[in-house]
Amino acid sequence: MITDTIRTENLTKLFNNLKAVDNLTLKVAEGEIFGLVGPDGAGKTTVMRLLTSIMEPTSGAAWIAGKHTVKDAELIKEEIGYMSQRFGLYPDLSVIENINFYADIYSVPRKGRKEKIEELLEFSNLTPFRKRLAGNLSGGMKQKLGLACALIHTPKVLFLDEPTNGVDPLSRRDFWRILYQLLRKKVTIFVSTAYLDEAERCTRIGLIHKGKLLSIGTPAEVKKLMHMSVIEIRTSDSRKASLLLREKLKVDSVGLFGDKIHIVTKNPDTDTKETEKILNTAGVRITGIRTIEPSLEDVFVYVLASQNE
Ligand SMILES: Nc1ncnc2c1ncn2[C@@H]1O[C@H](COP(=O)(O)OP(=O)(O)OP(=O)(O)O)[C@@H](O)[C@H]1O
Repeated sequence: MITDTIRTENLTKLFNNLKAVDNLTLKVAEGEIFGLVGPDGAGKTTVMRLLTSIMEPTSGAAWIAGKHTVKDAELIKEEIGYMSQRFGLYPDLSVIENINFYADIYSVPRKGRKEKIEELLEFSNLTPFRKRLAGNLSGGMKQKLGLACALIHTPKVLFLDEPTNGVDPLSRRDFWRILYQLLRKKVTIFVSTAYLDEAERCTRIGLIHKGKLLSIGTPAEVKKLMHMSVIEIRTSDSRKASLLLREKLKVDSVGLFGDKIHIVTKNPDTDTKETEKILNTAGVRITGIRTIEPSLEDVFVYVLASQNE
């Protein structure tokens, strides 16, 4: 029988009256990289804590590799690696000493440990820095060391809570290249992120807001769920133009992305004409206008805006 590596059923966590996680039901299959995507305070960390048996749910249940997160909590700890947002690295210990420290915590047998550490150093491109103190590593290298530590006991499921938060784009790309290598080894990855370019790299994503799962599917499926088009406009004054369009155009959302304005609409033809009229009348020069496929960012701005109404 094939069991889902991660399964939750109506998982709910209350903090007093606040529903941090609200009836979450989802499945993640072996070898998937599932992204939990949402803004700050959406409930991502709480979901991670529930799935890693650190916290018990108020109601509902979750299973990791068929094991119940409350009843089988001890067994689950052997199956998973967890890199939390405040993953503890010891700044006064070297790279290799940090990994060894986690090997002790996870009771990794002495026999074969050296080889495992070498493999992880190689895998995370940290071999040349093995003797460097963790406190002297760059942000991106610290994250990679955190990942190596979380992998020392060869877990089947890896939980990563916003692993690349505040890390530069090049290091983020490097980090994701490492995650893909793990997928090839059949590790299942559950990652939370607020970066939408990272969400695009997941096999499936779940959009979470105020503890609720708003949509779930491949990034392409989630984009299609919107059933909307996006008009992209470039103008001589994007701030003025976006304010004007927000005021005068009756559409679902007007967003500013750098120097481009994105209008989410069901009627791209009519709204393109209307946009041209509004901006021409106000003396704002249009340098480009076209209808494009919505990006994940468009979907997010749209879905979150409609939730806050
Ligand atoms: N131990 C706690 N006690 C009370 N409230 C909590 C606790 N942990 C989280 N919360 C609240 O639950 C909600 C969800 O928080 P959570 O940390 O899970 O969100 P998040 O999506 O991970 O956000 P962030 O990325 O900012 O950590 C927030 O409103 C938060 O204030």
